Amino acid sequence: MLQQSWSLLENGQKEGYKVAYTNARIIDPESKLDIYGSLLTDSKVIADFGESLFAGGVPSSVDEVIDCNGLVLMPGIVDIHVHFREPGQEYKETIYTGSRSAAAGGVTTVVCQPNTVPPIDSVILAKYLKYRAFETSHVNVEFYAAITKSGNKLTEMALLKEAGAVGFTDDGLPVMNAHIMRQALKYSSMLNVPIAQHAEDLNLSAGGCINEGIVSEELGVTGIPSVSEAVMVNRDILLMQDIANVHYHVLHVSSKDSLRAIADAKKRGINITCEVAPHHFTLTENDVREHNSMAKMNPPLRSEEDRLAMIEGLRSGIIDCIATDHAPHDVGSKDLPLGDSAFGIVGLETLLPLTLELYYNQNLDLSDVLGKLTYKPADIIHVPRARIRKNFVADLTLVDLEHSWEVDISKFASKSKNSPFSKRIVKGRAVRTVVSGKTVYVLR
Ligand SMILES: NC(=O)N[C@@H](CC(=O)O)C(=O)O
Ligand SMILES: [Zn+2]
Ligand SMILES: [Zn+2]
Repeated sequence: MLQQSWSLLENGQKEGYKVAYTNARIIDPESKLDIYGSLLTDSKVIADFGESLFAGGVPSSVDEVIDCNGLVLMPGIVDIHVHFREPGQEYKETIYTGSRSAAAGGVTTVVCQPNTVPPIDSVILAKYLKYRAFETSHVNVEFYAAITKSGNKLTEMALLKEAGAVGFTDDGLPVMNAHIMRQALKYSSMLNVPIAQHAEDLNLSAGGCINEGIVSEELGVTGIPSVSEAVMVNRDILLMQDIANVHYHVLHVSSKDSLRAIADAKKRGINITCEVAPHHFTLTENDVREHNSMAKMNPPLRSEEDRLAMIEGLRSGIIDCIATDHAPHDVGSKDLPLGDSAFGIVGLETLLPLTLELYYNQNLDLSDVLGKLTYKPADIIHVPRARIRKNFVADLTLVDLEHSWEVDISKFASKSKNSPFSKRIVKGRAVRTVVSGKTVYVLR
């Protein structure tokens, strides 16, 4: 029986604590490095790669030796879209439990979305979040601050960036007001941070609960047309195209029409990036028949054509990265009729195996796929992480690519268990997660 263990980041690593990782298959997606070798770290990577590193044996000055035989040593996974529900909805998740879930998934950095209760729309709340993260997190916590205060007034974006915000979003809701979105795009371009849009025209999606299509017809529920996402993406591309230095990021892209607009904008040199969640390249609206509200999220699971477009978008690079949209909900909010249940599913502890299915089953290049989880998301939020390179912070994930396992939601570290992947047989798992040289999770 495999045992999981965690340790908090806050007491950090004894200064200068040296760890040698030996016999590893080291993959650094950005440099396309893929070799068998060793690594020496303290809080940073001290010496990298090559059999020769410890040819003469591991020096006595090393405090710990981790034999990585048969395992892949990759940069720590960066998930730029999680909801940790603190402050205000701690019964669904906290930074403590969410960061345990992240560590168990091999994730070393998360970006928290600001739709907490109250939302992160002021400096005092941003500071509170950073304080709670310092006290209770197992992994690096970054955060987006809100773009608006309840949709109709811009937040103090410059002060919020100074307080640590890596970008701005009203996720959970779109910024419907085009004038406010245009202002936000202008300010963010001056602050050199992304605006991340939950792209949805609420006039088109009003009252919908799953994708408008054959299943919504069959179940007799109101649908969310995929055009509600693409209309907003197209509007925002028009708003941003004449703003210098702007960076607009599409959260949880789900429809082929959105991808077509994004591809065209990229071709025109517009600085638009996008992410896709694992459920949108793994499942479709048909899975709602079996999983009901466990397969309900916003944007909803779309058609097979949309799902295949997500896979091709990842293969072509139109989709920049993968992010979970980890959206924990308590049983009381989820175990309701489809129309009444909350939108959202957890994702941190299934992120890696579902992403690896792209390598195992869809023939995507392993290094490319791991890049969508590491340096690509890190670059979107401008944090200098997710490389295995000398002097880079030692955020590392050790992966057993051959480990087949059945998803058991009762074993999730997340406080919530709302996942449609329960009992799915998957392959690939994080067996050790390291943040700034300190092991925060081990699976033995
Ligand atoms: N994705 C979801 O279905 N729900 C998210 C909000 C969001 O990401 O839009 C949540 O906060 O629960
Ligand atoms: Zn959203
Ligand atoms: Zn979200």
